[in-house]
Amino acid sequence: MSRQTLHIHGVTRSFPAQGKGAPTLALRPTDLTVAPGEFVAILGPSGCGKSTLLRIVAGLDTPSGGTLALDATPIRGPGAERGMVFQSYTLFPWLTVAENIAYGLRERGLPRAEQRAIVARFIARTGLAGFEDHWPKQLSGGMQQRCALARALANDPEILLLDEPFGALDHQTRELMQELLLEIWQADRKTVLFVTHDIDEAIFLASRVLVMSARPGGIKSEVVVPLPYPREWTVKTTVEFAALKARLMGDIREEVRKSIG
Ligand SMILES: Nc1ncnc2c1ncn2[C@@H]1O[C@H](COP(=O)(O)OP(=O)(O)OP(=O)(O)O)[C@@H](O)[C@H]1O
Repeated sequence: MSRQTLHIHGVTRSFPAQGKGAPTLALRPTDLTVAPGEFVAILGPSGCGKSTLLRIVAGLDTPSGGTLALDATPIRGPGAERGMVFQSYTLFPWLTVAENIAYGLRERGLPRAEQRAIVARFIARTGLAGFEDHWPKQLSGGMQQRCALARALANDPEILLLDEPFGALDHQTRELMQELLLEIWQADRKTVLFVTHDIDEAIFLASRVLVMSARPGGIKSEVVVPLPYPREWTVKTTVEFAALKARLMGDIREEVRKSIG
């Protein structure tokens, strides 16, 4: 069960100039607090700094200013308590499905029997039974992302950082993946930060949706999603869902327009 609160204070990120160009201010001072067990979706126009923010929380990038902490412990690099899943398929091609899922467990030196038990549990939870010995290239896109999710979850992180994890999938597969993730989150209630371009996906999954402004990005607005859990796909057809969608669409359209000048 997640226990630590994520504190982001005044975090900024500026990328150095390339050649004669000016430096890119990707993220203006950003404050965000995420309580244990929250599911926070982040929406915003392309290039507004969503991935930058997520990578900083993951410890894969360093902020130019500001501080991040889990409770009182500063975040200064990657850590096992934060698991990340990216949009593009990032499985190790030289490892089988089971070996990919076991990767972090093996790195941490868990006994083989324990590794096998954990892998079996996440194979079952992500519907990959029968594919344990397949290579990533033998899997469909949806299966590869299920494996990436299983690999992240197997390490039992407190916080899951998901950067458009379903962005490359077809519509039907994407909807099934949303339901799978929701089912897992409803059972485990891990803290989730989820970057997406898809407003329906954000509302369906999240307990809170943040909208980022056009670059330099910052948090422009936030909407607490009052739809009760457990949620079924049919919630997407409700009046409440449509009202939330209309509000978020208004906010995002304004930012997209700014971002394309
Ligand atoms: N390593 C880097 N070096 C230079 N500029 C970068 C780097 N990474 C990101 N940027 C710039 O920072 C800005 C924010 O990028 P980021 O990838 O965080 O946006 P995003 O909101 O995730 O975009 P998208 O929705 O298109 O994935 C962009 O202008 C991008 O060009």
